Amino acid sequence: MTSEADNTYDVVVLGAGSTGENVADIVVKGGLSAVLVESELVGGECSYWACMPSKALLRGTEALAAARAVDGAKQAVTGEQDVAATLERRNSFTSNWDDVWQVKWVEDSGIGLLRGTGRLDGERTVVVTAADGSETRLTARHAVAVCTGSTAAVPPIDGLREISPWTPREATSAKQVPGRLLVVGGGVVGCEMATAWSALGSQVTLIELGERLLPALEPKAGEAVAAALREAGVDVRLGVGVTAARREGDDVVLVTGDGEVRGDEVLVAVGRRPGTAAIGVDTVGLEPGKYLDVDDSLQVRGVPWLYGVGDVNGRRLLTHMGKYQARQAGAAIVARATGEQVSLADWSPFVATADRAATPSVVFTDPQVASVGLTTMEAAEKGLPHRVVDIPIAVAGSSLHADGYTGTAIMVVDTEREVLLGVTFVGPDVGEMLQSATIAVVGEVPIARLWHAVPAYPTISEVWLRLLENYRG
Ligand SMILES: Cc1cc2nc3c(=O)[nH]c(=O)nc-3n(C[C@H](O)[C@H](O)[C@H](O)COP(=O)(O)OP(=O)(O)OC[C@H]3O[C@@H](n4cnc5c(N)ncnc54)[C@H](O)[C@@H]3O)c2cc1C
Ligand SMILES: NC(=O)c1ccc[n+]([C@@H]2O[C@H](COP(=O)([O-])OP(=O)(O)OC[C@H]3O[C@@H](n4cnc5c(N)ncnc54)[C@H](O)[C@@H]3O)[C@@H](O)[C@H]2O)c1
Repeated sequence: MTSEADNTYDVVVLGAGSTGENVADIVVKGGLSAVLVESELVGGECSYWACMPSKALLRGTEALAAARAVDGAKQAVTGEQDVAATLERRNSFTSNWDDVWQVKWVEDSGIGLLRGTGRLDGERTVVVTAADGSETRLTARHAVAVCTGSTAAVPPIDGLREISPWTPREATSAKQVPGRLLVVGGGVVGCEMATAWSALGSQVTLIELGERLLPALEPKAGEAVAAALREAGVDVRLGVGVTAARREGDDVVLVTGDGEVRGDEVLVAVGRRPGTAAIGVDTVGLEPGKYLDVDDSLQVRGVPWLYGVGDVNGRRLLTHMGKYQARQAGAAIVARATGEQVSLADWSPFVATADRAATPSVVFTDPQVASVGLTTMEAAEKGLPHRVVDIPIAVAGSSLHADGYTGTAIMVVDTEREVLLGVTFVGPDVGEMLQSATIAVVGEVPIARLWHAVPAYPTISEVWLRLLENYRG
């Protein structure tokens, strides 16, 4: 531990996930001292139980699908995916759940690290209980940044907790492929994990309460993913609730509105809970178990020395958005510590405006879903004057990319300002096209100027030209 003699630091960061690490890094680079408090692995959910292992599980399947979609290349694919090698590659991306490299990075960055479970204990104070029960009291001169993330939600279904279901942690770290996997929840985790484990040999049943998969995204995204999962042999059940769960011998049994289903494991992927239940927020007048209510500089409303950054504020539950918030909050903490003015105006260096206006995300299903900004539904809900262009991705670049390439491009345009509100691409490998859309949305590039952003031929990006032509009519 890099320490200050009296355990007083400029900034105390509670939780060393990807968000906390970035807050600490920014404030230290800004000339302040900082300590990270971590109860599990330095690096948090993304490195060990979320983004990295899940994408590593999916990548082999994607690569094989890409080769199989090109005549001439597909003839070279004569075998099946090596499951053991895939799991081993996944293990290497989590460093075998060892945080030694991230700890080294923390130390090399001049950030203090204290292992243990932290909780707030009144103004600018964090008490850390180590594994041996000893307590350390930390004081922050300027700010405490709470970056304790989120945990998997388990709905109050009769018997569900008792059967010890998989959460996303077990689904991303499993050492064996379950024969039959039941997945409850057809959101991002449910769709990605159904894709991954089905490709690795599980017989998967995916149960979604709503009428479509990926309900927060454009309807065509969920429809395309459901069709592809069914094509891959997944039993996709929509509009189905689970009322009870039990074990019978080696089987898990779910009682649903659509009859009983049996499996070897059940993954519950129905969303997240904020990491605020047991961190002493009540000692500073806040309610435990709720997302932290923050302003755009990530400062907790009513508690000026307290910041809530990353999943814990519920704004956008994505690694890259947590890290973006960390950069903005870190800049605001440094500025306030040095008496500089902090502008809360949209797009200032101290605020996370993109949380509201331009959040990019990629769902790594087959097809991928890449989206940024507002969906059609969100533009309508906000009452914004808008027009939607919704076209197939069918350009020279896409037909070269893969035989029989199918996909969709959707663009939501603000008709008053003639700028993009949001863009969604659905199709193989569209994730790598997303940054172009993100730049257009963040930059509020006028449609008239976008005409000059000529897509190279022959790439899938040519669909941009088709979108603009369609808009102009
Ligand atoms: C299966 C899955 C796949 C995902 N894939 C992606 C993806 O591909 N791309 C993407 O952008 N996002 C993805 N996400 C979301 C992403 O994982 C989260 O948004 C991100 O990890 C949040 O980072 P965080 O630092 O805010 O929180 P966390 O990573 O949860 O870190 C919080 C840290 O705080 C620590 N902590 C908590 N309480 C205490 C305490 N009292 N004392 C000390 N330490 C404490 C925890 O141990 C943890 O290390 C995925 C999520 C899941 C579940
Ligand atoms: N590729 C990525 O960027 C990525 C990958 C995974 C997770 N994430 C992040 O993690 C967050 C959490 O993911 P998630 O999938 O747990 O939550 P989610 O909110 O994306 O989806 C939860 C799904 O569960 C359904 N549901 C709720 N209760 C149910 C019930 N009782 N029975 C059946 N279905 C039920 C909901 O209708 C919804 O479709 C995501 O919102 C995303 O921000 C991102």
